[in-house]
Order: sequence, then C-alpha cells, then structure tokens
Amino acid sequence: TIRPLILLPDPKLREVSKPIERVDDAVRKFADDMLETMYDAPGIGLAAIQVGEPRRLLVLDVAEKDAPPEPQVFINPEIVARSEERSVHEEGCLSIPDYYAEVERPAAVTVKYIDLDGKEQKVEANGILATCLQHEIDHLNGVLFIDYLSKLKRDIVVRKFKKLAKDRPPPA
Ligand SMILES: O=C(O)C[C@@H](Cc1ccccc1)C(=O)SCC(=O)c1ccccc1
Ligand SMILES: [Zn+2]
Repeated sequence: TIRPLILLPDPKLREVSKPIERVDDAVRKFADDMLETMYDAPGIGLAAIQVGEPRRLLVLDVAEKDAPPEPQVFINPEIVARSEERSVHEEGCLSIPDYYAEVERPAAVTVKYIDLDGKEQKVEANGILATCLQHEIDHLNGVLFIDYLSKLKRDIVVRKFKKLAKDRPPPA
C-alpha cells in the first residue's frame, strides 16, 4: 500500500521516532508499504516518520539506475562510528520536493541495526549508502537536510513551503 507523504512544514517531521520493540509480521508489512511508497515516489530512501509513523524504521535502495533493485530495511539503526574524513553530496528529500542542495557529512559510517528477521546486524557504509543512511537516521531524530544549510537558505526554503501549504488542500 502506498502511504501519503508528509511534507514540509508539517511539524510531525520534527518528532523523534520511538524504537520498535518487536519485529513481527505487522512490522514486515509496514516495511513493505514503505518500500512500495519509496519506489513510487521515486526515492532512494524513506524514513517511517515521512509517512506519519514515528517509529525507528527506514528503508533504502541505492542500487544504480537500470541495475536490479537492492531494497534494504533498517530497524532501530544506530551510528556507532563516523570517519574523520567528510564528503559532500547533493541531497534531496521526499518531504521537501524539488529542492536539492549540497550537504557535507562524514564520508563513512558504521551502523548497527536490527533486520526484518529480528537479527542484530552491523554495516560499514561509504559513498551514497553512507550519505543516505545518515539522511534517513536524521529523519528518525527529527533532523532535515536543510538544517545543515545556512539560516538564510533554510528560511527561503521554509517560506516557500509555507506558501505552498496555504495553496494546498488540507489532508482528508
Ligand atoms: O527524503 C528521503 O529520505 C528520500 C531521499 C533520500 C536521499 C536522497 C539523496 C541523498 C540522500 C538521501 C530521496 O530519495 S530524494 C529523491 C532522490 O534523491 C532520487 C530520486 C530518484 C532517483 C535518484 C535519486
Ligand atoms: Zn528526506
């Protein structure tokens, strides 16, 4: 089931999501809905809060275009190590549509998480996977990529989305 996306300036995007207690079939069904919603957008990642669920679950697929999809599900992810080296990548956000900006982040991160079988996992990520994991884990803490921009740039974006929200019909 494709779930409606929450857009800036909805304050729900600023909530801190809560850990998932048990990985059961309901969680697995929700992860499926998240992946379906992500591919439909389309996007390369999606955090549960972006469909209104303040739960620590994110999905991503950073496989190259025209390559087979590689869906990944991260439950209660934690960044346990960050490289000193940093890298800059252009980022977008499905909750801030049609706005892209360069963001600097640690180039590599080590992330501990629980997978859909309820097993503890650990991954050492770099490149676009590191960028996307950090962007999604930020969502679980109510942080958006525009928070890394200058106040001037961030205020311009927020003002634009506040205006759009006025013109947009309220959710049913
Ligand atoms: O809002 C999100 O979490 C999704 C976001 C993830 C992300 C993109 C770029 C850098 C870091 C994290 C997106 O997927 S925005 C859409 C996008 O970047 C894209 C869409 C289609 C093909 C390729 C990229
Ligand atoms: Zn985002």
